[in-house]
Amino acid sequence: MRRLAHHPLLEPEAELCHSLPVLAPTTRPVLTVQNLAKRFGEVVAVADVSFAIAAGAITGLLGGNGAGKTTTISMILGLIKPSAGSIHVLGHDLAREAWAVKPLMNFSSPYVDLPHRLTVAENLSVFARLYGLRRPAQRVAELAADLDLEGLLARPTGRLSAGQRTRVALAKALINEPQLLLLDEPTASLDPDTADWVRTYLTDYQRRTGAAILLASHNMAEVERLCADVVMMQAGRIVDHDTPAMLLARYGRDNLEDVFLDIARNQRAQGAPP
Ligand SMILES: Nc1ncnc2c1ncn2[C@@H]1O[C@H](COP(=O)(O)OP(=O)(O)OP(=O)(O)O)[C@@H](O)[C@H]1O
Repeated sequence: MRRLAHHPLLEPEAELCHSLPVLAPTTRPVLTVQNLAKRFGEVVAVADVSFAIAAGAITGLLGGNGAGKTTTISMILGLIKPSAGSIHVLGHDLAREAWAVKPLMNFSSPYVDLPHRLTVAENLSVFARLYGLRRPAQRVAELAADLDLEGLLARPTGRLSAGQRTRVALAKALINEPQLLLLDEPTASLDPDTADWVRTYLTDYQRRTGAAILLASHNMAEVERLCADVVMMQAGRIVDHDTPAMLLARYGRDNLEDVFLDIARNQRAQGAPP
């Protein structure tokens, strides 16, 4: 992977994340997705999807099974080539400058496993080196302390519980202190107390670093708590996009779960995108 000189963790004099200032949300888009589309043969997985996420904001990506969330995230990660449209991260076009974009982002998904036979420390060290960090051991130790992984570092990753694996996946996702973080079900398999702790951690991380986060979740209470705005997808298209408060008001509901059900049952609100 080519190095990106201006990423803070890649600089020789880099200060690790504890020293980064708290940043207020700004309007500077970290991620801009324009007219994104993906076809798999006859299947239109994603059609004409456009949205942006500002620095310091968390956007929820919601939709029922098969709505196109994973395909959208996979295109943003550069794992799947779009059929049409563009993706820019901090002004870099993913299609033409992937080498500049990839060090700026990271992801976690319960559906992507880390190698089972490697210990937690080995797995995190591999990713620290892949991202070209100057002080990989220091970063692994810092994340282990932050995410309460110190007792697990010497354990083979495949022998961890689902909840422990979720925390390791989160550590891997934060290893390069990404400015764009893509999270698929980040609290799946966590007990309520640990899930709550992870949500607080993510909010602190986003405030401290000014990172933009795209969060795909089926947990509506989580989305309501964390997200500044919510993109609702259905059959590959955005069917609504607004703040949680505006969505609740528009659909006349008092929780996002009911808004989600209205959308799933095609009871589109007045003023929602066509
Ligand atoms: N590789 C593929 N080949 C063919 N069709 C695909 C492929 N990947 C996804 N699809 C189809 O694209 C559509 C969107 O799938 P996607 O996985 O993006 O949905 P999702 O919103 O993530 O759903 P879920 O919540 O069930 O994970 C579905 O109809 C799916 O069957």
